[in-house]
Amino acid sequence: MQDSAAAIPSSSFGGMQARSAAALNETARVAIRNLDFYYGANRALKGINLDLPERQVTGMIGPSGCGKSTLLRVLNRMYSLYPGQRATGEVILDGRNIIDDDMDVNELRAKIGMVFQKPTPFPMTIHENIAFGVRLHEKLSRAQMDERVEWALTRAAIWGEVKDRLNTNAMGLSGGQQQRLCIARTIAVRPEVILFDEPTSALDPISTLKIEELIDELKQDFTIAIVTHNMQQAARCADQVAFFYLGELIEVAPAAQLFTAPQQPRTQEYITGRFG
Ligand SMILES: Nc1ncnc2c1ncn2[C@@H]1O[C@H](COP(=O)(O)OP(=O)(O)OP(=O)(O)O)[C@@H](O)[C@H]1O
Repeated sequence: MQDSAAAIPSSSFGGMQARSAAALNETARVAIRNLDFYYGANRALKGINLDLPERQVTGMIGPSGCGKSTLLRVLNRMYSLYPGQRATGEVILDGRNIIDDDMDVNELRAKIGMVFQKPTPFPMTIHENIAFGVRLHEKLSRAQMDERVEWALTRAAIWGEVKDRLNTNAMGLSGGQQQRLCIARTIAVRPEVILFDEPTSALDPISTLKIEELIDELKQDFTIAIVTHNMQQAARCADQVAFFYLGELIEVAPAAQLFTAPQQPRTQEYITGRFG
């Protein structure tokens, strides 16, 4: 069931308390221009133009099937594995169009990390869960790796809970801890951008709150996009919110504006629960 934005108190706009609307015009870390995406003949994204402002959280909302997850899959080139799926247009990161064929996908994934809906730790130790991905991109000494592991787990607000059991299997952690471990794993390679695809939908309210607080912390260092079905979560976490419908970006605005004074009738209908 969709929750209605009408129920969101104005004090809930977490992202906007920290940053003014004007600040949203800061540098775009990722600039998406005229992006189309096709699953075979099905055009799932239509002419998307959207900036992900540096060190801010962009919330992506919209009814099921509107293309939110597809957009995240484009941003880290997940679709490249599937013949018949293709993107056209531009997604500019550090001056490069990342959907160009000659973009090195491994290099890209070190720059744009992804956290999935369901926590997906590897069936190995907590330490190895973090070290594994780092080793793919960097050669570190043992001491440097230990330092990196501690840094990532600390940034993901789970170090205190796991520091005495780094060599135990990560599958023994709770769901919420597993998700924070996955966030640590993503952070450990020091990406520029982190994509969250409904990161709390499998978690209880307390674990959800911890992840939301963590996202708020992480935006000091990373540019963040979060897909969520929970509009209150978007209001709490996001600086700007993008509303998608049937593969189109209908409206993007500072969170407080989008939820209280949307410019487009379809956004208004969606956030007041009249469809979706
Ligand atoms: N693997 C696929 N093959 C063909 N079509 C797909 C595939 N995955 C998604 N689609 C289609 O692309 C469109 C966008 O789907 P997408 O999963 O991006 O939506 P979404 O907004 O993330 O939905 P939800 O909120 O339910 O996760 C839908 O029409 C969907 O049916």
